[in-house]
Amino acid sequence: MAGQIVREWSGIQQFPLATQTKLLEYLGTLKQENVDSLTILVMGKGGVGKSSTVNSVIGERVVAVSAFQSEASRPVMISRSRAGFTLNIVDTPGLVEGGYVNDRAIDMIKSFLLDKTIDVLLYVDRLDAYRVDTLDRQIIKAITDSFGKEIWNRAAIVLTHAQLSPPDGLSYEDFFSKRSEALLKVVRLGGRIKKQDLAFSMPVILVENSGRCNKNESGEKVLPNGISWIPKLVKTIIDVVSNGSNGILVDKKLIEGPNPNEQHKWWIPLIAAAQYLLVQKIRGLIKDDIAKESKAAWELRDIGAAKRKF
Ligand SMILES: Nc1nc2c(ncn2[C@@H]2O[C@H](COP(=O)(O)OP(=O)(O)OP(=O)(O)O)[C@@H](O)[C@H]2O)c(=O)[nH]1
Repeated sequence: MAGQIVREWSGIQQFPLATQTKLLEYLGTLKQENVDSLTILVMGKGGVGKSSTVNSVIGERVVAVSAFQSEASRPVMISRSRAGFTLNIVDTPGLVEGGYVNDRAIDMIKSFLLDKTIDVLLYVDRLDAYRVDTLDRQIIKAITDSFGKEIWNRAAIVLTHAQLSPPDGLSYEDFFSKRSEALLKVVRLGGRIKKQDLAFSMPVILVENSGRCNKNESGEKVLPNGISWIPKLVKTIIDVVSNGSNGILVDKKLIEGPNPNEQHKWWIPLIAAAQYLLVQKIRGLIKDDIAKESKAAWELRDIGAAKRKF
């Protein structure tokens, strides 16, 4: 990452000891696998908690958080290093503007990522939403059209506001699994992905960025299901990296080239030209046929009468 300022990941020290120990253990696992850096792309609608999640993981307030959809319209990359390992997280602007997918934001994200490899995509949404709609599907389609279907092999869904109390009659686990299923379905439909196209089943991770997040006896931030979510998020990211698929290199071809999912569309004009030539040929044959056709005596008589009239 030439030109990028890489600071020491000192924010890790403000995590409770139990969290620090787990994180350092995970970084050790990566080093054993000769992975010394990761680039994580964070995308989703505006106001869902992308920047808050980045701050939570880095352990510092590195990007601005706003209760209103932020005007910050540029991607930013935050890089931190620790024990010879570098973590790069790219925070991005919300993908929706005025009720539509913001194509300008997506183009900007693509250009920003030029010559970088996306190791993991974190697709962020909120747990406390009750439905998915066509806009969700359009966002997934836009991401797929930009980076190719393969990006979903390197993705995890992150659900914020995870300290939610589900509506009466539903357990926390039931609510979580219903919301996860709905979002995974949207990813499959929007990305036109069949289950068998994915190298693994896409993980869904719960996150609570609020300062009011409950803590366990070790001081770690925990969800209502008792899971300490920061180490769980980092562990899931490492699982995604190790799932056998490749990271997504954002090169010039990907940025300027055709939609990676529509690479064979250049056949269309060739097929159209071949069809045109075929139709012309058939027309010619029909004409010849008509010309050669022997006419009945009454037809020849009528033609002769018509000619005499003129
Ligand atoms: N209770 C709770 N609030 C959250 C959580 N995550 C984010 N928020 C709040 O949601 C609001 C939006 O958070 P951001 O992190 O700015 O969201 P964003 O997706 O980066 O927003 P844009 O920059 O507009 O794209 C802020 O008021 C956050 O404090 C969470 O897990 N729990």
